[in-house]
Amino acid sequence: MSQMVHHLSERAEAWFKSVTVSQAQQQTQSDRATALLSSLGLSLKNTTSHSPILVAALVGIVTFLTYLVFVPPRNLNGKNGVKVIGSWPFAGLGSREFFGNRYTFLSEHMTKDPRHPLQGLIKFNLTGKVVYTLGTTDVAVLKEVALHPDLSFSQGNNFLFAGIAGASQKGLIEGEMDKQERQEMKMLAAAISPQRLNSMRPALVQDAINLLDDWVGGSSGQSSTVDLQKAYYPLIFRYTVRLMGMTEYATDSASLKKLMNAFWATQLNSGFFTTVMPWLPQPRLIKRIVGAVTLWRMVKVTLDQRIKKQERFDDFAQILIDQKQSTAYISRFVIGGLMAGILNTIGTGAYTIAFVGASSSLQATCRSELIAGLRAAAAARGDDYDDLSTAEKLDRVKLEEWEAGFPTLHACFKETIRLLLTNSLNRYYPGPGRDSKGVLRDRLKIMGHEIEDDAYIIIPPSCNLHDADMFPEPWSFDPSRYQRGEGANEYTYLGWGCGRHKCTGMRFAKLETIIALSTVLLTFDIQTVDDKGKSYDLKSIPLPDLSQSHWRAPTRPMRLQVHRRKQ
Ligand code: HEM
Repeated sequence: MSQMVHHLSERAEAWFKSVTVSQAQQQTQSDRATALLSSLGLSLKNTTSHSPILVAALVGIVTFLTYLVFVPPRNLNGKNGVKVIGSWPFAGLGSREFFGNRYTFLSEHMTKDPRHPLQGLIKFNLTGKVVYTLGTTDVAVLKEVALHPDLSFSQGNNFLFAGIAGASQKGLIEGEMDKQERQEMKMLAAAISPQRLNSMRPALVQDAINLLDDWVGGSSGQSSTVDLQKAYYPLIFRYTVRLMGMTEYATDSASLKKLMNAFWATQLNSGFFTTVMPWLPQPRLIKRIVGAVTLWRMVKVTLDQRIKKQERFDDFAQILIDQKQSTAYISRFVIGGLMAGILNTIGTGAYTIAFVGASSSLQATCRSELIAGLRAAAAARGDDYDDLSTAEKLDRVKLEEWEAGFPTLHACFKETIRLLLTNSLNRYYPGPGRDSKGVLRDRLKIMGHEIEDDAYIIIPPSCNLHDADMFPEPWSFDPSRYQRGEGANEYTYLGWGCGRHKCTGMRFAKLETIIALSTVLLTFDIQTVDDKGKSYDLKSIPLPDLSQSHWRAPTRPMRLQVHRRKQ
């Protein structure tokens, strides 16, 4: 995501299907059409030879499209006591704002109290599928949904992220759905193992140093003003390409840029119509398809060449090649990993730097904590800190030291995620499954309401992250709140998800963000300003549009002034 995210190769595969032809989606909609045509006494068979039949078929198609656009699904009703959000006049298409303007859409239809946004349970239509949105800070309710064995993460994302409606999976035996989902996650866990993260540290530090030099026009450059979204995102893209294992791109800026442009063409051209009607010709879809095909071809061709030339690199793709996985499989895995790894990390990392740059006292605290921590780590290794280069100061710090130390830096990142994370946890409910003994489980109930088969359920983490009872003064950036015990566990701080699908990439996301922030703080004095150079403070700094979960552009111009520090 990110959103997202994040069932890797399945999700990438699903997404690729969605930008070409979504057969499952067509299935759902053609089922509705077939039912409708047969109710009119029409059949699409034999329409080519007889013109009356052709006319009837055309009438049928027009009727179908009318039905699709104007008629809501039958199960969109309030029988189970859940508030229904209609979408008149396009009741058949459903709530398009869910994709274009999600935060505002949910805020308008859930609680109106700004101290407790997004609380409650509502249901609405998305092209014939019923979607429930659950917002709660009640740990018991969250736990029940987050740990429920019948809810599918991959099917939820297939539709709500990639646009492919789930085939009904009624009758699954306990663990079956989870087993399918877990298989790919194991691969990702290997890509993000502590050994790999530890071995990546020098490259992460060097990438950050090179990027910061570029910001000021080279290693002797002194100062500059940068647009963080444009200047910082390429670093995270490069990091994630390194993680997912394409050294060829991570080490070549020109081809990395091409890969990045193709990636953004797929992400920035997604919306309601491209996601839930990927068969409808539309300009953004064409851009998306071109991006997807370019991305796919670049990764696959590079892998094919690596194998053909018998080249070897120390990266994760190599591990998969050595396991004799197909290049199509590895490509899906790499691309799925890019999506999962980039979308949430770019904006939150860039904004962490922006928040620190908006407060001179916070910046001073972060920097002195950083230098004290680096000195202590150097002393523990027997290094003389003052003799080390910037790269050595940073890349000799072990993963465990980065994770256990630097509490203010970590708290700043945590607090940024709390403010910015506005995408949702997506699930699909096929209906009750069976336990390991074959016994049918009870129907899923949420807050006492029975959920029907073939429904989607989402939880927006902001229902908890922006709630004033959970996080007093929720719109203030206050990293010290965690010392006071706020958001102490996964159900009281939903930033990394909770239950069965808690973020697999969390350690990597923290490591890369803290390394990038530390490199900035060692290299530059920073100040967050507007486009006229006027300083922002923590109260005036503009947040991004919370309905925008991809690029996260600030709602007013925001820049970072950087001045090289004397070493
Ligand atoms: C600031 C950065 C990040 C944030 C805030 C974040 C947040 C989340 C959240 C909220 C979930 C739960 C989704 C759900 O339950 O539906 C999740 C799951 C996931 N995330 Fe992240 N994520 C971040 C970075 C990453 C990175 C860097 C990777 C990989 C390189 C990654 C990979 C995944 C995967 C694979 C899952 C699904 C886990 C599963 O199904 O068991 N994430 N993430």
